[in-house]
Amino acid sequence: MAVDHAAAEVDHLAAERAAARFDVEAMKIAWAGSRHAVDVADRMARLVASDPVFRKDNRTMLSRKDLFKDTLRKAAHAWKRIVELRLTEEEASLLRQYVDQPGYVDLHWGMFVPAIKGQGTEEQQKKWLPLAYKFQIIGCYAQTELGHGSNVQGLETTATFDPMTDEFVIHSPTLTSSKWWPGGLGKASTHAVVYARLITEGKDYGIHGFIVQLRSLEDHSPLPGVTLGDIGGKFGSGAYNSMDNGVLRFDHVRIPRDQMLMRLSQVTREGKYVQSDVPKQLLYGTMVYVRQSIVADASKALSRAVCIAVRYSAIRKQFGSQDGGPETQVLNYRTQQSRLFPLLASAYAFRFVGDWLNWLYTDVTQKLEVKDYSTLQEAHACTAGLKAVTTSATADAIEECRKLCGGHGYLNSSGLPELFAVYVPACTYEGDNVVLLLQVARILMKTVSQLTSGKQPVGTMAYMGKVQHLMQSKCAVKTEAFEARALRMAVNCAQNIGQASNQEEGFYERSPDLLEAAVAHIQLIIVTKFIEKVHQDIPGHGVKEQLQNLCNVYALYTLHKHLGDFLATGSLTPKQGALANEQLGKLYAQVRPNAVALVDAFNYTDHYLGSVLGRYDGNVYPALYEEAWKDPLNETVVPEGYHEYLRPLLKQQLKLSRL
Ligand SMILES: Cc1cc2nc3c(=O)[nH]c(=O)nc-3n(C[C@H](O)[C@H](O)[C@H](O)COP(=O)(O)OP(=O)(O)OC[C@H]3O[C@@H](n4cnc5c(N)ncnc54)[C@H](O)[C@@H]3O)c2cc1C
Repeated sequence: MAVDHAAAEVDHLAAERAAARFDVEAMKIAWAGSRHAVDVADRMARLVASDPVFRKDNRTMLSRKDLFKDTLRKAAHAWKRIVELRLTEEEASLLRQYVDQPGYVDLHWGMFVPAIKGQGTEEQQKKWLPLAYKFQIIGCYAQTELGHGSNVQGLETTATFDPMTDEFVIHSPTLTSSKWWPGGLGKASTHAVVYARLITEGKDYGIHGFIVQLRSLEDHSPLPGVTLGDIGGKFGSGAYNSMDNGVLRFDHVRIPRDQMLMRLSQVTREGKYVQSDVPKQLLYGTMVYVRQSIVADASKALSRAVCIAVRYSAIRKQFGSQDGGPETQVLNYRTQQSRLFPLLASAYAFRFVGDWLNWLYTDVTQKLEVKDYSTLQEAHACTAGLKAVTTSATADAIEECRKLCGGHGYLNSSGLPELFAVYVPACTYEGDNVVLLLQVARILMKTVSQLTSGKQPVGTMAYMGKVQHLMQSKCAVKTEAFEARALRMAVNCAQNIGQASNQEEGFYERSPDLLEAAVAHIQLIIVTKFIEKVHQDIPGHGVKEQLQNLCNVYALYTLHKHLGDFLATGSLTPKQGALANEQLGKLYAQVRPNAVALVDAFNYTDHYLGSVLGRYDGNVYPALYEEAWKDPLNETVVPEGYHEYLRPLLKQQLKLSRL
């Protein structure tokens, strides 16, 4: 169906862009982190957008088989381009991001390679990493089983050492021990890091990682004793169905002893289990790395959804005219602003806390190298907590953006259903968010219990050292109120647990409150890092002011949403709560003229956004109209099935009917 493209040359959002009170180019730098980061991301995004192989507008209409084949094709083409253009690691990873289709490569680079780097000895790294880097093997990360995920210690797969042959025997003793979920396992991977119970000399030493070959490198068929396949279709159309999450069973599969990942512990030729002098906490380093990348992804997904919703809200008009004059842009409705602008502010907040986590990861890594483990536990707690809070907020926010786009938001062509379906499992993988927050709560309780012994908390927990002051003071509406709320919630929990007959029972009983205390602590971190960001020197006309506004929106909105906590802990008075809400309304009015420019600063191509509602030029209606005709249902005017099912119905004799 032809559509008049002349209109598409007009920028329907030009007036919005002209109204912005800041330098968008400078904001792009603030968002991306540097001029270099803007340039390289821009180059990679355009490279992907201009290549027909990376087309994705038909993805939700493909069958599962075709979608999977399309994913293989894109991954192979991306690799070809990476090699041909001699892209750097940074460029290659951005290119993969902009291809924007979940696939085995995500797990290969994101989990398999880091697991070997983190848990393999130098020799093992020398042997396996070059193979992985050149894609001579494809790896996945096989931890979760049908019967156990969160409780890693409950995994059932066994790796029993056989001293006669110097091998481990990998076995799945029960149905529930089948590996279940690993991405890339179902159809693509040749190898896996498999987590199994290590048994040697008749003793179970708990869960350890092993490199196991699964498929032939000649014809890709499963090796003897290996049963594997895909676990089936998942939520949504397109979306995560491009990924071959897999099932895997072992029937006494033998691997050489040196394929146990031996950095932290080894099994000797004689079968002795030996702990190395490398501390176990090193494992936390890998987790910090993986989770910081999940926080960075949260800001990407959230900013995409917000970009779509803001641009469309500026185009969409409803009501407001009694006499046939122009209707009101829905972006001007106060309710639309109060739902959308906090999400815009959250996108920026998560971006900056993600940058900080990236710094933290580097800091932790450097400290580990000189055997300084002092901040590791705290770093682990805040990455786990930030993963949980940012992914949950992002999943909710994408759905809110769908609603903010009204009916059209429900169309696949809006990009929002697929974005949502792809994104929501982030709340579950790499640690269920509730389980992670309870881990944070445990560390909070430990910190509270140590306060009286004079042990000073470090890093993001340092504020707890001000316990005397924070437990007593009346707070102004600023960071101190967030500190008082978080600390008082943690102290309340600790006191309640203290009254229980035993600590574990108390923790179990109080876990819903502990969850909220952990969230309060993490929200404090996000607010603090945003404030630290806006205190930096940020160049560009009006950029700092805009970020200051968004920071205030994030803080006051969080306060407003959790006012009950602030009041119940006496961290704020009801009057202060009401004033904060007043202030929030005024801030929204300041964000309004800048909203479109603030999402332009994300610098997303139309290809990456993948949304007719979020198009840069705002030419939404012709695009929606055109998109509808591409649906396979419209390939024929009269639908298939008419002759079998519609015509006989329509032509039935009235006498057969009792109506
Ligand atoms: C899309 C996707 C991709 C994945 N990719 C991989 C992969 O590549 N490799 C891999 O090994 N795994 C992978 N997984 C598995 C994933 O890591 C697990 O699903 C995840 O860790 C959650 O574990 P679970 O499924 O056992 O959930 P469960 O722990 O069974 O969760 C069920 C419910 O119980 C609650 N719960 C559990 N324990 C507690 C507790 N102690 N206290 C209070 N509540 C609790 C949870 O909050 C949740 O509400 C993937 C999963 C998904 C969805």
